[in-house]
Amino acid sequence: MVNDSKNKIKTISILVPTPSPVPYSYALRADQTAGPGSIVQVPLGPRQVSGLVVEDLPDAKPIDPAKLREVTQVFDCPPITPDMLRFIDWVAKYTLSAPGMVARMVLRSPTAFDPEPPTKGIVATGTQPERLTDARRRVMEQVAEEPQMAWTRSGLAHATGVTTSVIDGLTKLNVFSEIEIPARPIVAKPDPSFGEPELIGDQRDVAEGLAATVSEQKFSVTLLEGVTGSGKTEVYFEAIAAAINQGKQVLVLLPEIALTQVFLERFHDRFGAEPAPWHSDLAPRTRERVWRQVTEGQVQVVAGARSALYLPFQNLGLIIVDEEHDAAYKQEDRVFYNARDMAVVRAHLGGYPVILASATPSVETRHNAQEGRYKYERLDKRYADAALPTLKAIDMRKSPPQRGGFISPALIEAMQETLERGEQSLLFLNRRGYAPLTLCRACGHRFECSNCSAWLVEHRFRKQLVCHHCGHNEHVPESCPECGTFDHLVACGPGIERIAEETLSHFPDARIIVLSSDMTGGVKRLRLEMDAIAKGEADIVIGTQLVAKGHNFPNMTMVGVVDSDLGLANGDPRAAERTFQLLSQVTGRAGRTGKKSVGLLQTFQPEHPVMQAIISGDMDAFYEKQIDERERGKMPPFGRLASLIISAATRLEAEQHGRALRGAAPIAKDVMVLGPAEAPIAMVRGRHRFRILVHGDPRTNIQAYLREMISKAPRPRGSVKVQIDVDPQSFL
Ligand SMILES: Nc1ncnc2c1ncn2[C@@H]1O[C@H](COP(=O)(O)OP(=O)(O)OP(=O)(O)O)[C@@H](O)[C@H]1O
Ligand SMILES: [Zn+2]
Repeated sequence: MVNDSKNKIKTISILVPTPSPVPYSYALRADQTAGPGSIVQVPLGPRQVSGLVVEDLPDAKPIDPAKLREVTQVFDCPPITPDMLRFIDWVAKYTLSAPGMVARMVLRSPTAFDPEPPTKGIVATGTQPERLTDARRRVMEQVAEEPQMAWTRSGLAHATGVTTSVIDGLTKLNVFSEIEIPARPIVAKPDPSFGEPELIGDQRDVAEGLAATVSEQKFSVTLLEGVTGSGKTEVYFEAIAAAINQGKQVLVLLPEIALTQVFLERFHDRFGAEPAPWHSDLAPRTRERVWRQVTEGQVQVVAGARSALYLPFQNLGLIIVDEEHDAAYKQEDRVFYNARDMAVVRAHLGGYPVILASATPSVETRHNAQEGRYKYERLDKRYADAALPTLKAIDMRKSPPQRGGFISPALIEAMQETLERGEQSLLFLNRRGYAPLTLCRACGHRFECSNCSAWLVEHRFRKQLVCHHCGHNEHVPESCPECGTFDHLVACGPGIERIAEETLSHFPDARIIVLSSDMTGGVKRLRLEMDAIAKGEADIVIGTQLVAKGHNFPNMTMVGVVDSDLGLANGDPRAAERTFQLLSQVTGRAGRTGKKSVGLLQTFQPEHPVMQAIISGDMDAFYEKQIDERERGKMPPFGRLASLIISAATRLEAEQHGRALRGAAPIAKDVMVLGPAEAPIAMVRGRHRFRILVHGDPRTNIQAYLREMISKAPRPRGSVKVQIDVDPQSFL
């Protein structure tokens, strides 16, 4: 910081939400105090924005503060910790994003930057009123029970069945004095000894290992791999207990909001209090309070979606990434990052352990564990001698469904038997709606989105055709918009609504629940439905991936996968891995309480290595093969990838800029540049898209390479936008 003694103001560096690669300089008045980590409000153009004070760049030239705009306000908020500031910087450099845009993810709760105002309350002074009415007596009796207790006026009035004017009267008589009650904690303190489980066999050893790792309080990564229902959650709770005992804060990352709800309850059973939740569905008021209490260190454990990684913890000592392989950890919007990888970075910078849990780890993580770079803990058996379901493929070529149907006779028979035993079945299909394609039988017209290169998905229940990319929707017309023929529109292929219809035709008396993110009523409704299923209030559950993860349905003994080949069709290099993970997870819902159970996979390619791996249960062989393939193809972790997504209002602009970028690619012997090629989804939300793929050696500094490429290329003009995705998950 540069001091200007004459004006008694100084220059400070502040990250503001702009694409600038460096912080902006502002002037701090003499009556203001702020240093690195302080959160401030500053003018930016005509607006006022939140900013984060950072260290000055080492080579920054001193600027006369008199020439700068002044900081409007310094918030009364604990400063962001130095390791968090380093984290912001690291994420920005790794993802090639502006540091101000990364800081923006931390500063998401502007209303929490100032402390929550205390509530006004009253407390008894010990003075007795001279004259006692009935109402007053009731109040005095209540207060006598706990004379030191602070009440709100309305709280005390309510508890004693009197009006607030009775309380006010007593306050005037000096019976009560007014005080300020500090803001209530959003969650109670978790108690590590509240509901200690009796761990068995391997569970105990693994839990002890994890607790010891946590106690070391230094950076390490542990892969906790365990088959579905082996007690991974139960075991990592012991790591959390160890961290709490050391007075540390803990972050548990979960891939799905729906999972967060279930998790909160389980955590409560173990620790006697819920962790603070964090996800996009939180009420704004709750969000603010969680943010504030995390930064004040009052909240000890947070369970949340990927954005929780950017919460400003004061004293973080452990991060757990549950279902670490899950694609939902990848954010593909503004700052492209994978929360699993960034969690490892954050733990590294802060010097504490991170635990990655999964029944089906990502190939990258599995490889790191096998190579000894990560600690490796395994739970190979299900809890309570529950056996994993017996898995079988149903060859759809040999056992085809009825005309117009999608469920093979073999699967219907299994559902019938399950129903007769009074147990539950789950039919899984990862496709919302009724049918993925609608066409006109007269002229062949297909219903496509006008903004995206995607078919419109029929949602029969809502009587709509919906684009799953941009949300565009229209009414299902009565006649074909192309040829005008009536009654000739046909639905092609199944979505879960259609599977529900077919199921109902076979089992008209069964209690059927359909679960997907389309359901109205949001997270609350979902939670109620899940509870209902767990209590046995449904015979057949039909669902998308929402039901695939993390839930315990004690009476579920049959899982049928309607289309096991679905994920294998696209050109994704991770298709095999993803299908394997999803199908293992789905079938893992069956037989969790020891009943005999079965998983049936409908497939047109039962000999496919992925189907074989799942059915044989030989995970090690599957990973070995996958790792081998990755190594031969120099794919991650044996190579580095980055995508450039070029989009524009017209196809020509996008393509031209893609070519220009390609032309600016530096020559390097360990880097290969592919493209520009039109993206598989060539248009999204009215923007035409091209992709460039940069492929390098494992040791390539891919960021430096990309930076050079971008600086040499012409700046994007007009409607052209370039997005950079380092370590891409999606190639669409
Ligand atoms: N030691 C134990 N004592 C009591 N219950 C246990 C114990 N271990 C596991 N369980 C129970 O077994 C079930 C499965 O455990 P848990 O959910 O922890 O497994 P998981 O490996 O996390 O499963 P998934 O990968 O499917 O999410 C849960 O209902 C859990 O409460
Ligand atoms: Zn669309």
